[in-house]
Amino acid sequence: MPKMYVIGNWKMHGSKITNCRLIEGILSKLPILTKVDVAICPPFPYLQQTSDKLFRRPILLGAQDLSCAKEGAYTGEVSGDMLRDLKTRFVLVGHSERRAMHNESDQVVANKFAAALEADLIPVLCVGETLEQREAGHAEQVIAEQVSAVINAVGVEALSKGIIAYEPVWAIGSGKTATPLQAQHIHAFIRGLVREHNEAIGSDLSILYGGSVNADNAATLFGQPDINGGLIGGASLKADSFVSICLAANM
Ligand SMILES: O=C[C@H](O)COP(=O)(O)O
Repeated sequence: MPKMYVIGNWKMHGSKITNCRLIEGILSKLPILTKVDVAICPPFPYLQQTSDKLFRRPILLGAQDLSCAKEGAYTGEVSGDMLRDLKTRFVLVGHSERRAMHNESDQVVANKFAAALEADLIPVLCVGETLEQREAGHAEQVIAEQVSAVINAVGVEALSKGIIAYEPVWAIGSGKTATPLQAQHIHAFIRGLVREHNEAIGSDLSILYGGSVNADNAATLFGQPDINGGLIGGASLKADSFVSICLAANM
């Protein structure tokens, strides 16, 4: 049975003062959840602050990216070992904003997935199609290529140590959430693809949905059989909405 997760991706938002308020707000409102693991991914400069504030609290720490390399002359890069050093547990790889703005190819994303596992982090592999690709009828093909690149690079056993997040690019930050049926269709497609490699791994893999999830639509999305929680952007920046989404995943 796939595990449920709610992961907040703060993207490039926050400051020491606002992070402090947000984390304290979430911690004060979030009850102990039995069915879902919750994590937040602040920007790199605030990982230490967030790590300190989450120490022995029921929210895990994530990061938004990592380097393919382990160590060396890579100016501006952050390694998986450095993230682990700060008690990070999850790391996003292949978010569409990085694929688009930093030209991250499927191969680079696969290398980052491998680097995350090597550092004992849980990679959250983000996949999803653009509106143009969807309208051209290529959504499944694009997603199959993104998932297969990782399976080909690391193997399906290694994929099972991570999480997949389906984020249709057209739904990110747009307020246009995929309908529960649209999301479920792609989630079932991804699960089927992984099942072709290994039935048990496909059945157990957690597949999160991301793209304009909010307190109002979370429960319906998470109620779909192949949606195992969410990767939350804008709604993770407000304690009330983030906590409501976590509660919806715990139902
Ligand atoms: O990583 C999070 C996703 O990009 C979703 O962002 P959003 O909830 O603001 O649409």
